[in-house]
Amino acid sequence: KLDTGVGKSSIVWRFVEDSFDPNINPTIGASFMTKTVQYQNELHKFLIWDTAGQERFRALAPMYYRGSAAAIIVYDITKEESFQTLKNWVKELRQHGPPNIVVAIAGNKCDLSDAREVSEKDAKDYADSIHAIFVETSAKNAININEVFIEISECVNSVSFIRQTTQ
Ligand SMILES: Nc1nc2c(ncn2[C@@H]2O[C@H](COP(=O)(O)OP(=O)(O)OP(=O)(O)O)[C@@H](O)[C@H]2O)c(=O)[nH]1
Repeated sequence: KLDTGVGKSSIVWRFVEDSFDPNINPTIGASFMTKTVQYQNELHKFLIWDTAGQERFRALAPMYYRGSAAAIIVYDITKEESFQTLKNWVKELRQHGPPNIVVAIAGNKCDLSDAREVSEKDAKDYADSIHAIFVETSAKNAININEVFIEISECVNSVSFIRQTTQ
């Protein structure tokens, strides 16, 4: 149950609907949403699986990340243990995920910095060490939510570009 409640659904909800529900329910299984954004004269279409954090759904995760171009792994900056859980997800993705999957790490709930347990520098250093995108986000206050998706789409496009040119 360690990574439940870190704010995965809230991040997706903020991105797709630009709203925030403080009483949002835990995700059961997974939910699917899409969003198209215009960015520098290009349309970027995101097909998003929001997976459940509760341990009882853990075995389902591979179904969702297997065919994915990118994964956002979310922890809660006010819960050190959620950062440890994140490291396990990184290992799992490296072992069982698609080889070129773009990984982004989001330290969510940065509006609660008074209760911070994970330093931004430690998290950034870790993200750099695994070549992941890193941002601190707040789904509540709409901080860095669009930015993380845009950064991902830039990386995914450059990965597919490299793939095409090396084939
Ligand atoms: N203060 C604050 N609370 C947040 C933020 N994002 C989410 N929350 C709250 O944290 C709780 C859990 O949010 P969810 O979006 O359901 O988290 P989740 O990771 O999808 O949870 P599971 O579906 O159980 O894995 C809710 O009460 C949210 O309102 C944020 O940026 N700031």
